[in-house]
Amino acid sequence: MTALHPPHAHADGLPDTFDVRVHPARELRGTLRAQPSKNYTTRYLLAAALTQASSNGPVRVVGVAQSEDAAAMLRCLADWGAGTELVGEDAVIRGFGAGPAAGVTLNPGNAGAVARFLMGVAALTTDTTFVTDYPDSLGKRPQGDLLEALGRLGARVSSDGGRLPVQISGPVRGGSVEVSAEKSSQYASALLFLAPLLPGGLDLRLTGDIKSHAPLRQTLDTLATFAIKASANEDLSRIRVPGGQKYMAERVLVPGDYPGSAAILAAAAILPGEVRLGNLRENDLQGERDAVAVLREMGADIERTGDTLTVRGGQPLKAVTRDGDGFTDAVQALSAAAACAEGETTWKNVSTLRLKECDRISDTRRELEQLGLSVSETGDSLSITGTPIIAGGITVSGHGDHRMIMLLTVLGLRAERPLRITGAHHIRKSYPLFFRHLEELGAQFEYLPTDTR
Ligand SMILES: O=C(O)C1=C[C@@H](OP(=O)(O)O)[C@@H](O)[C@H](O)C1
Ligand SMILES: C=C(OP(=O)(O)O)C(=O)O
Repeated sequence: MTALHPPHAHADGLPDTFDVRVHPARELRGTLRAQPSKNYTTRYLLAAALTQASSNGPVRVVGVAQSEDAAAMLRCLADWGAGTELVGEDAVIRGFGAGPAAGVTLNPGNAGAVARFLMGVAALTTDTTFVTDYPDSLGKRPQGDLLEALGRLGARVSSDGGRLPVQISGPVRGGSVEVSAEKSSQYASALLFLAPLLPGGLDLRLTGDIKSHAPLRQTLDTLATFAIKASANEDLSRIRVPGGQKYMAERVLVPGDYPGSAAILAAAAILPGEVRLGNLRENDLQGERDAVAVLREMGADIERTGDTLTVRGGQPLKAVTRDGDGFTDAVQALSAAAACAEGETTWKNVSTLRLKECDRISDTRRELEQLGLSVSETGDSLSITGTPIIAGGITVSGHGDHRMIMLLTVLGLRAERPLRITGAHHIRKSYPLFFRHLEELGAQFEYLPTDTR
C-alpha cells in the first residue's frame, strides 16, 4: 500500500482544492506537537529503500510526514520496486538496495528534493524517466547542474533543456566529479545518496558559491545513520564517499519539522496569547532552527524547555538584517514577522529562493505590496518595511507555494479584515495540518471553492 490516505480523502478533511479565507485573530493560545520533518522524511525513506531488504530486513521509519512530498517519495520508491507499507504513523520499507527496477517512469509531484535525490539514484538503473504533473512549478526548476555531473560520470542523460521531463540510464562506476552547489544543495545530496552504492564511490567537489549547507549536513547525517562512511571538509567543498558500501538500519526516528514550525512560531510571536510547540529538539541540523534565534533577536519572547518552545506573543518586534541562506525554508515565515516589525528587515544571500515552488523574492514582494507593505528586492535579497496595521479585505495569490501560503496566512491572522488566499490546498506539499493546527490555537478559517481567476 503506498497511498497515505484513501483516494479522495485528505487527512485535513478538506476538499481536493480550496481557497482559504483567513479571519483576523485576537490571540493564539494552546499547545501543539510539531509535525514530522519534511527533509528527514524524504531522506530516511530513500535511504531505507537503498537498504537491501534481503540481507538487512525491512527498515521502519518511525513517524513519517503525511505530506504530498512524503507521499511522492513513497510512490516513486514503490514504483522502483520497494515494499512500502504504512503501519500507523510509521513506514516499513523493504528496500531494493542498489537495484531499483529498470524502465520505470517516476512522477515526484512538485517535490524538488524528491525529484533530485531520485535522479541521482537513477544512475543505478536503465531507462528511468522523470515527469511531473506540476509543469509550471517543478517543471520550470533547473536540473542541468545535476544532469551534467551524472553525464560526466558516464550516465546517459536527456532532458528538456535541463528541465523535466528527464531520462537517465546507468551504469556508472564512480570516481571524481564536480557539481555546482550555487543553485541548490539538492544536486550534491543526490550524488551523495548514490555514491556508496557505486563500485568506485565518489570524490565530490562542490563548485561555485555553495548554498544551503544545512540540508547537505542533513544528508551526511542520514548516511551516517545508515552506517555509510563519508568524509567532508569544513565548508563541504569536498566530500569523499568510499564505494561498495551497504546502507544498513533497522529503525530510524523522524524528528520534528522546523521549517513548518517557523510559521507557527511567527504567528504566535505577532499575536497576543501563549503557544507551546513540542517535538522540536534543540540539537538539530535543520537550519530553520535559527528561526527561533531570529525571532528572539526581533524581540519575541520564546522560551525553550527541552524539546518544547513557549512563545508569549504580542511583544513589539524590530527589524533585523540577516543572511537567510542558513534558514532558507523559514524566510517566508520570518517575513511575516518582518511585516509586523518596526523598521526595514533584509534577508541577504537568498538568491536560491527564486528557484523554489515560485519566485520567493519577486512573488513575495508583489503579494506583500498588495497588502500595503513597502518591499524591495535585489537579485539575491529581499527587504520588507514593517507596518503596525495590515488592512486585509482583499484576495492574494498563494502562487501554488506552501511557504507563500504560510506567510500570507500568518499575515491574515494579524490583518484588520479577512484575507482570501487562492489555491490554499497547496499547503499539503509540506504541512497538510497547518490550518487545523492554527484552528487548535483559536484561528478561524473558511474553506471556499478555488477562485481560478
Ligand atoms: O535537501 C533538502 O531536502 C532541501 C534543500 C533545500 O533546497 P536547496 O538546496 O535547493 O536550497 C530546501 O529549500 C528544500 O526544501 C529541501
Ligand atoms: C523548496 C522546498 O522544497 P523542494 O525543494 O523539496 O521542492 C520547500 O520545502 O520549501
